[in-house]
Amino acid sequence: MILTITPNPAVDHTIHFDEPLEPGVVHRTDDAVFTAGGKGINVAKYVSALDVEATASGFLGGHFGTFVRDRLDADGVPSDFVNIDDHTRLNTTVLADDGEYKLNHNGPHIVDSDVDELVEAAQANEPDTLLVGGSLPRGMALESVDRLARAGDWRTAVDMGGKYLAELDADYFVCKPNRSELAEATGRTVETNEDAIAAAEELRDGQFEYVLASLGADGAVLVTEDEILSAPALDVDVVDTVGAGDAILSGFLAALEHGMSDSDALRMGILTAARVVGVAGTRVPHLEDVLTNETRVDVATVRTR
Ligand SMILES: O=P(O)(O)OC[C@@]1(O)O[C@H](CO)[C@@H](O)[C@@H]1O
Repeated sequence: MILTITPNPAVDHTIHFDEPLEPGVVHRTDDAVFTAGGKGINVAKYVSALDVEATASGFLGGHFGTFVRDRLDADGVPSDFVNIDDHTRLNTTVLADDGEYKLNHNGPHIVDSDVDELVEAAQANEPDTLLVGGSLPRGMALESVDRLARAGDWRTAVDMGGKYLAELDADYFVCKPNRSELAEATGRTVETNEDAIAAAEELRDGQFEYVLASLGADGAVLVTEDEILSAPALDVDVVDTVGAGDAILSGFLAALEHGMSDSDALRMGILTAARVVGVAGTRVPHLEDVLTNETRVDVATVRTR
């Protein structure tokens, strides 16, 4: 079972305009979607749709917290959140003619006893894999992530900003940086795929068993102890890219839970992301056939290590 921890969940509000945004203009539309979001919550939703048992945890408070909990219940995703006094945030994605704008609030304040409760909740769930995903709310120190990683007999995946990845201290199963997070975590310039591979290798050799780097339109790279694999992105119609990184990680984790190989896990990540970018916001697309999908993804061995 995968327990996902989202320290800073959000209601994801995705709103679409058929015109460019202009300052001083009131833009109006009927096209708005609200979903339960935050990186760990998205992974719980996507892996559940990929037939893997998952529970979503983290901190929730206020009306938006209630919305997130209710939406997960309605979608049949089990949850076990710690209630906090402050309010869960609302993050907005504006899809306009001139591009995709992502507006994230920093989120609530939490206190030390909230973290203690979260660690207890993780222990009570006894997962085999724990995933900590997304930013930290104010008042939660990075050491709390190491504490969660060390609090039980599970493997821990992290999907966090590059600065966080560089400072983590425990040993981790997998991290999923994007291009800018790789650069931030290693202090390297990451422009080409070769740069990304070099940075991912450096990061892996620090403390991660796998580094799964999501490279947007260039697909993804997986660095393991023995080899470096790469896979291109699929050529699909993109509604928005929100949740694409969470989807790559979800496909990867779900495949490993199903006993698949590293190469098939990378392929599943690419397939899942190709579906998620085709729906607005962090809605769960149709994923049932991804496990058996015949769609070709050319996973290549870049080299052995
Ligand atoms: O502010 P964070 O925690 O870094 O990211 C939060 C977030 O942007 O990430 C998800 C997509 O990956 C969204 O569901 C959510 O709004």
